[in-house]
Amino acid sequence: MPDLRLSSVSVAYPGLAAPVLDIPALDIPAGSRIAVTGPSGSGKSTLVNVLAGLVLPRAGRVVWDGTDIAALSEGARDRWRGANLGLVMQEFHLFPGLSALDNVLLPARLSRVADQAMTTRAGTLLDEVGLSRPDQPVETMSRGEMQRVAVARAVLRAPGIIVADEPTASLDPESGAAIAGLLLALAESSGATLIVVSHDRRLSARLDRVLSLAEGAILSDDVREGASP
Ligand SMILES: Nc1ncnc2c1ncn2[C@@H]1O[C@H](COP(=O)(O)OP(=O)(O)OP(=O)(O)O)[C@@H](O)[C@H]1O
Repeated sequence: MPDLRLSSVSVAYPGLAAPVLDIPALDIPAGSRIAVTGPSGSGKSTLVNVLAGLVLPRAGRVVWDGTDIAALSEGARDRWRGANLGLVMQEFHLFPGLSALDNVLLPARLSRVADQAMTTRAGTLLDEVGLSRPDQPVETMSRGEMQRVAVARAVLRAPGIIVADEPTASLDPESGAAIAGLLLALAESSGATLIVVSHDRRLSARLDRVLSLAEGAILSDDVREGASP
């Protein structure tokens, strides 16, 4: 399972004087379960996009298990992401016209790694996230249902890293707690590193470490007593 080490990471956008993210150093040992919190605009999504290789820092290193993903070619970064990362983004990036099941399987099919066992697992995951109609086209689903499809898709290949940006935002408290529990259980069973952006205090209370951002910087980094490193 991969360790993460960020060093001297800075993200800036044209026209903005200050960087939107400025992280001198951050280590996340493999298997950590970490919440990222902070007010709107503090850089949470930028941080997870950098960790996922979707946004490149203007300076610094983003090293997962010895590989600086910021230095990879775009194709190599895409392959690294497919093999290692389960992503649940704020926009779910589901494909209209395809069923829930086909959406869950699509990335694995595009990477030519989908087999019968994976199809069976996709059905089981949809059941676990509380969706009983795997054949339902995603464009007919509520936002909360789409969010659950996105979670099932992210964890299909049992990735070593799960990154979720507000994975419970569209859900009622009960469904949110169920999805949080599922993410935690899946991360625990596979030993995956789990990084969750959330305003949901009940969700961050279930994680081992809470990183708070403010204005693109780390304001506090609290490891809970008794949490494994
Ligand atoms: N493509 C972009 N171009 C210019 N500025 C950007 C871009 N993307 C993000 N920003 C700015 O970067 C800052 C951090 O944004 P980010 O989305 O990371 O915050 P956040 O903490 O995730 O906020 P929220 O909780 O509202 O989702 C914001 O000030 C935002 O306006």
